[in-house]
Amino acid sequence: MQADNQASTKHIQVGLAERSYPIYIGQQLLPQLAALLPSLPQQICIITNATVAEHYLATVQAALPAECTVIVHYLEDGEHAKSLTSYGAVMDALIDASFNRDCAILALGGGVVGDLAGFVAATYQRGVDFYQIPTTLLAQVDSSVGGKTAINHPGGKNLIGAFYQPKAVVISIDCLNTLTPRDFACGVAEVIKYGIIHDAAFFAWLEQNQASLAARAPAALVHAISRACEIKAEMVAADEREQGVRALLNLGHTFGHAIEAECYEDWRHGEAVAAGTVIAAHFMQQANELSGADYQRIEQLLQAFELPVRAPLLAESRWQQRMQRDKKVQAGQLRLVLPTRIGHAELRKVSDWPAVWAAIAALSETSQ
Ligand SMILES: NC(=O)c1ccc[n+]([C@@H]2O[C@H](COP(=O)([O-])OP(=O)(O)OC[C@H]3O[C@@H](n4cnc5c(N)ncnc54)[C@H](O)[C@@H]3O)[C@@H](O)[C@H]2O)c1
Ligand SMILES: O=C(O)C(=O)C[C@@H](O)[C@H](O)[C@H](O)COP(=O)(O)O
Ligand SMILES: [Zn+2]
Repeated sequence: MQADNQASTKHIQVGLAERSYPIYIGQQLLPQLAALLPSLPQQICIITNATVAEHYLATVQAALPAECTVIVHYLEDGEHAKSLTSYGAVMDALIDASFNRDCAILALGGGVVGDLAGFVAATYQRGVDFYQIPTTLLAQVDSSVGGKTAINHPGGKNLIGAFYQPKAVVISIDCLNTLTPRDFACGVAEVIKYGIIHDAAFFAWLEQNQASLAARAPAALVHAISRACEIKAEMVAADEREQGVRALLNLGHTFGHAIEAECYEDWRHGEAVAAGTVIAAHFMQQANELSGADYQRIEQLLQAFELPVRAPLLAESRWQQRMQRDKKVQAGQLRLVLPTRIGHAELRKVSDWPAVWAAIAALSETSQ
């Protein structure tokens, strides 16, 4: 991972040998797409949704080289769009348009658009070029980087997918001006995650700069997004296919994905991750492996951004069934990402279900 702060546009490189790629972070980058992405092919499919298109599609289309053939495919807005049905519809559109193997898929939107578009790119004609233009904070700090592409199955989150890296990621922070407060907070949940698992100084910076980040001040945004992308780039470069350190990026997700799968559309991903993170922290505090002070700081920082710190009330059997579908489960055994202090977390095998259930129950909505 290298960072270049000399120009006003930051450039972080995800180091994956011949598949290395740049992340560009700055202001008003959409009009500069052609210069930032000089290798765009002749056939381009933009995957987006109506909410995002209303604000940004015309700028992106105007920025693409005039000689390109551009088709636009609209997904429905919402987590339900990460489905086999939507995936099939994009495939139909690409085939109907006679797009070849040298086409490119351009994801313009949040994590839903990016995850599905990436899976389309990974599988259309066994793989075509893919570019990420993330427009939510969550997508800018997490989902657009690292190549986890996926769609959901009624059985659970992200159960169908592939590791498939983009050719480049273009993060234009002005896109965040139109994001709702709720979706902005969802991105902050994943930003806080990086502080907990890897960088105590970054966590402290977030505590100290809550107000400017919540106000979406450009300098605070650039710092938070850049640091998040640097940490993610480093972990992905070290462990692209999640055999080791990359699993730490899953803090709170075993709980969070269970919440999302049970309550699709009511809970956003970032909200479920926030509640799941607090459960993981509580589990460790109860085991005397995380200090009460650190637990309080984690809960308070999430609350400061108006993120939920209590899980919905679900039956124990629903939790157990959903958590058993987590992709980190090995030989039927749960593996959870657990913080031992702010700045450090570990992936642990956990066989003591009653202790896990006690943490969930203590932090479910009725116990507030
Ligand atoms: N691949 C990964 O590594 C990874 C990482 C984290 C999350 N995810 C996935 O990402 C998804 C969540 O992503 P998300 O939080 O971006 O949700 P999302 O894509 O549903 O976007 C949230 C909402 O914001 C709208 N929106 C997007 N950009 C906007 C803008 N600039 N202005 C106004 N509205 C805008 C969307 O239309 C949507 O209504 C989940 O499916 C999650 O599993 C993947
Ligand atoms: O990039 C990763 O690795 C992550 O785990 C990032 C997570 O924030 C993200 O939600 C990811 O999609 C979860 O992956 P999954 O393997 O648990 O489905
Ligand atoms: Zn996530």
